[in-house]
Amino acid sequence: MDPPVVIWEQEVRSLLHYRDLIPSLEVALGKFSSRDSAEVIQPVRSTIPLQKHSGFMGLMPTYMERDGILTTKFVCFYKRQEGSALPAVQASVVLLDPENGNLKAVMDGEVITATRTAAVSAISAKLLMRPGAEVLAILGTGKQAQSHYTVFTEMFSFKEVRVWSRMREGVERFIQSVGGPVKGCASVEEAVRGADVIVTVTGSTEPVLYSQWITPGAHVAAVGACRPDWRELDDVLMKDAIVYVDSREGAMTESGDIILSGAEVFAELGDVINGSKAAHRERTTVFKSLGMGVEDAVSAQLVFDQWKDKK
Ligand SMILES: NC(=O)C1=CN([C@@H]2O[C@H](COP(=O)(O)OP(=O)(O)OC[C@H]3O[C@@H](n4cnc5c(N)ncnc54)[C@H](O)[C@@H]3O)[C@@H](O)[C@H]2O)C=CC1
Ligand SMILES: O=C([O-])C1=[NH+]CCC1
Repeated sequence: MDPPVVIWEQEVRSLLHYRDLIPSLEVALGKFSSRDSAEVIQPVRSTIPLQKHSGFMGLMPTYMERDGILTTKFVCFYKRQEGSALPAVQASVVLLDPENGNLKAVMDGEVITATRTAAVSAISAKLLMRPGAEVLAILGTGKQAQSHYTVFTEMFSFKEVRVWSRMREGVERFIQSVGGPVKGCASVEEAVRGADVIVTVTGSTEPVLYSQWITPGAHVAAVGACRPDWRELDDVLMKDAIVYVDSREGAMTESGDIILSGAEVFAELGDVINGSKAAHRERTTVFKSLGMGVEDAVSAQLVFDQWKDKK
């Protein structure tokens, strides 16, 4: 058996491309929602608190029998003070051979996490935003904001992209770093008024996005607030919108926006992909993302396959 390889940040970045990842993720989301254990076995993330450090470690094992993919991601995520130089999310992915259980690769999981999360949000927008969407608003200016800017501007032709952060410097840094057109906004309201698609990628634990500012028919990809007592969206928005999730079980266990608002989950993205639930593009829609192991699994397999081809 070959010894395991280590594939780290820059190399993962050079091997993982949205053009390959998005179709693989669409197939994987559909397989997950079919609840066929020969396709995907993926329990809800098991999470332990790192109380002393205001953080959590999540363990995300996944087995895709038909695809021969066995992985686990270890992800640590923290409630950071705004402006902290420490990363909010750190992750590693291990890829194993399901036949023997031997380790094939250890990979940097930060690039995988940033890339696959943005790709899944883009899939939600592709399925749920109204036709002719022109304005994208991004709330937050960290790692996820960057990856979401990249994939949303690659996949769609927005006429205007707006960004907001509570910290002015965050907005300025973001504008400098993305190398494309983007308008900095001084308030959430300014960023989201009239926006067709809104991405929330903040470290907030309280609502930042309120229904009263949103144009009916907008699509919201809500990516932060991944704990049962954390929020990004207000109750009215959660109750009025048609709510889609990545995993129903995950949402009922981990999403404060769903649990605390009492909002009803209409469907998983995979149900829409499989054609078993409708895409209500004409209504205000929320995609509540929590992140799934199956997304990391297909990403890691793509990275490993590309790495082998280049060897
Ligand atoms: N759904 C998913 O699959 C994933 C979700 N996440 C979550 O996405 C969020 C963003 O992650 P990263 O971009 O990696 O973090 P980051 O630390 O790089 O960026 C966080 C952004 O939120 C802002 N922020 C922090 N506290 C805030 C507050 N109280 N109110 C408003 N803005 C605030 C910061 O200024 C920064 O712009 C986090 O909540 C993280 O846990 C991260 C990875 C995957
Ligand atoms: O899926 C994921 O990797 C995460 N979800 C919340 C924080 C990290």
